[in-house]
Order: sequence, then structure tokens, then C-alpha cells
Amino acid sequence: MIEVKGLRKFVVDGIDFVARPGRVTGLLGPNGAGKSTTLRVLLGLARPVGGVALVHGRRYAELRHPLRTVGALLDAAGPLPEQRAVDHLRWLALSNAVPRRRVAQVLELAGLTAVARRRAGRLSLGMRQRLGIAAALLGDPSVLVLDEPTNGLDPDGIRWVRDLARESAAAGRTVLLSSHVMADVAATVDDLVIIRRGRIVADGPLAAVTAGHPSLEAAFFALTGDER
Ligand SMILES: Nc1ncnc2c1ncn2[C@@H]1O[C@H](COP(=O)(O)OP(=O)(O)OP(=O)(O)O)[C@@H](O)[C@H]1O
Repeated sequence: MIEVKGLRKFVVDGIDFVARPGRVTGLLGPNGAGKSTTLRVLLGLARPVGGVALVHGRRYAELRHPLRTVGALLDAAGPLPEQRAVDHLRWLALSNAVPRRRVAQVLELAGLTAVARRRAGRLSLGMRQRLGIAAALLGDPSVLVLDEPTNGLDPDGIRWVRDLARESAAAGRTVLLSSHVMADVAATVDDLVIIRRGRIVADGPLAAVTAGHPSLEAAFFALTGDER
């Protein structure tokens, strides 16, 4: 369970929402709306000016082994370019008391076994994205937070992320993801939170948010459009 209450930071101006276990929640909004800021506060990477963001009722900093509770994909969390993919994962596993054998499992899940010994700086954009998702899965967390997970992925990778999100929710996990790709979102999420200029403009089940609109894309533009 993720709870965001009265959150304020930079453009984010009093955001409240809940992402529930067993469901995939999509966080949507135009560039600069405040999605990454919200996720960075949730993951303890930024301190809010007001409000709180909680995982299972606790702030991120209060989690004992964060990786085993929240798996996160964020731009910031990547490996150093000279680090080998497998070593990045081993280091993360070690620092979070995750069994070493799990590294090979997540490399396999992410389709990275063949490039495991390649240095991160020599991986393609999509492979680096897969490595970030592998890292998120390492601790078999009950909460997944994925910021634009399909960025740079090929069609196979996009399908993998969609299936991963759906299967994780089916297994009772809480999944929160941001995306700009409406087709991915429509095929993946149960619930939607749409923000515009740091405020929530829609929050609810996908069908309820898109009701009265021909598509999610049409609903998104109607809800976030500027009067320019
Ligand atoms: N360190 C910072 N100092 C001041 N303002 C910041 C800082 N970081 C982000 N912001 C501002 O907060 C706003 C929201 O940015 P954020 O990255 O959360 O948006 P986003 O919804 O994730 O956008 P995108 O879709 O482009 O990723 C932006 O206007 C940005 O300029």
C-alpha cells in the first residue's frame, strides 16, 4: 500500500492518493506536472515541504531493508558506467541482505543473462532499463514503483513490463508506475491518478476516469489540456 497525503514539493501542491495492493496504479501527467518529484519523495530521495508519502504506513527512511519492501526504477538509481551489470546487482543484493542466488534469477527474468558481465556504460538504453527493472525486482518487494519503465524498450520489453506489472498485482503486490505512453497505460493499469501542474485532476479506476471519453488519450487531453 502506498499513501500520499497532502504532499508539497516544488510544483507539487497538495497531492493525495492511494495505490492499493493487488492493483496497478498509473501516475500520469504532462512534462513537469510533478510525477517524478512525487516518486522521489516516496523513495526518500527528496524531502517534502509538506505532507507525507508512506509505504505500508512508513516513510521510506524508516524501512529496514528498503529493497525488500519497495522495488524502484528511477533515472537516478543506475549503476556507474564502468560497473558490470552483474556486479551492480550483487552489490545491491549484499547491501540489502538479499540472497546472492537472486541475482541470476532477476538477470534471467530481465533477459540480461547473456550481457551480465558487460559494463553498464556499454549496455544499450533498453538494456540499462531492463537492468534497472531487474534491480527493482531483486528483493522480491511487495511494492513496485516504476518511473516510465517502458522508456527505450523494444516491443518484447514493453510486453514484459506489462505482464510483470499485471502478474505482480495478481500476486497481491502494489504497483505504481508513471508513463507517457497511453496505449501501455490503458493495457496495464487498474487505477489512474492524473496530475496537472502539481494537482490531481482525476483519480479512480481506469473505466471511471475514461468514462464519457472515446479513449484514455482523449480523457488525458481533456483533463490536462492548457488553455493556450
Ligand atoms: N531540484 C529542483 N529544484 C527546483 N525545481 C525542481 C527541482 N526538481 C524538479 N523541479 C521542478 O518541479 C517540476 C516537476 O518536475 P517533475 O520532474 O516532477 O515532473 P514530471 O511530471 O516527472 O515530468 P516529466 O514528465 O517531464 O518527467 C518541474 O517544473 C521542475 O522544474
